[in-house]
Amino acid sequence: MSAIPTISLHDFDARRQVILAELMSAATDVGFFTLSNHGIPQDDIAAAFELSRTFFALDDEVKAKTALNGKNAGWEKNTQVRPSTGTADQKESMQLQFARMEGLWPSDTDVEGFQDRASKFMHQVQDVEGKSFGANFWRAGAHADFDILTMLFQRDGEGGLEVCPGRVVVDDYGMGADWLPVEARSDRIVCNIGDQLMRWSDDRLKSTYHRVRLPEGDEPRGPRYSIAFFNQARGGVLIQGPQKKYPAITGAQFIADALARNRMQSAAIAAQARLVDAEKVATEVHFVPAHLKAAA
Ligand SMILES: O=C(O)CCC(=O)C(=O)O
Ligand SMILES: [Fe+2]
Repeated sequence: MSAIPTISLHDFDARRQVILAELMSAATDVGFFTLSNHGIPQDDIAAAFELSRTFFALDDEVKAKTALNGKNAGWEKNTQVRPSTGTADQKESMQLQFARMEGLWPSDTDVEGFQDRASKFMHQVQDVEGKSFGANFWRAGAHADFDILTMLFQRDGEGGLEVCPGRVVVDDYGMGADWLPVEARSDRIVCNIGDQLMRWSDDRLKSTYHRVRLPEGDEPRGPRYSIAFFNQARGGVLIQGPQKKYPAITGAQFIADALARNRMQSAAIAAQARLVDAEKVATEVHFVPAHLKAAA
């Protein structure tokens, strides 16, 4: 395989069967694909990136008012440790959800209309569905996503996302040697199958390892923004494939197990690499900031 397939959603109603066949083929062979003609206006995507830029430009103390709450919502910076590196990703993120966001929306004083603007874009997506660092630093270290389907928006030319096809079973940590670049284009939505859907399909649909590398050679050293929409199974839903290859598991238990496995693997690899601070970092990945501890 030499490229990530692109699937066009134009004339959706008339082409439903063709699109379905293309999606099945991409999801079983590669686990990654990009969507073109997806119907979200380019201006709305640009507006979402502008909102993102406005938020991340705030001082860390301001962003920390809505810090990660231990439930996958809120702001974090340099805290995500991947089992493949044992070192914190060099990035910050703002994780938004449709529910359970009490106290986690930036205020209108800090970013005018943040909640309305972000929610509008989340619904639109739902409607479709620096510096020189050492060798062990990644914008995002190699990992597979825990969810059903991830939909990722990138900006033109802000590359570095790479995919490694070839995972065999959902609990297999093996990675191949060949990494395929995913072109950074603002008019495409990058989609990848996550672990929940891999398990739900008895490993037929592939959740693949992917990573974001730092700029190399002559590539621009500026910031890279991306917006990821993680579709997870509802907490109470039972996940089991038609062939019953794996026992049934609830969506919530699947995520809890995946997070626990991630922490164990991160700590193990960090110990192995003798990165003295990394184990400490690994145990603090899902930190609860002091000001939210009382409420948690
Ligand atoms: O930064 C990116 O574009 C990808 C991040 C990613 O793979 C993730 O957060 O799961
Ligand atoms: Fe990911």
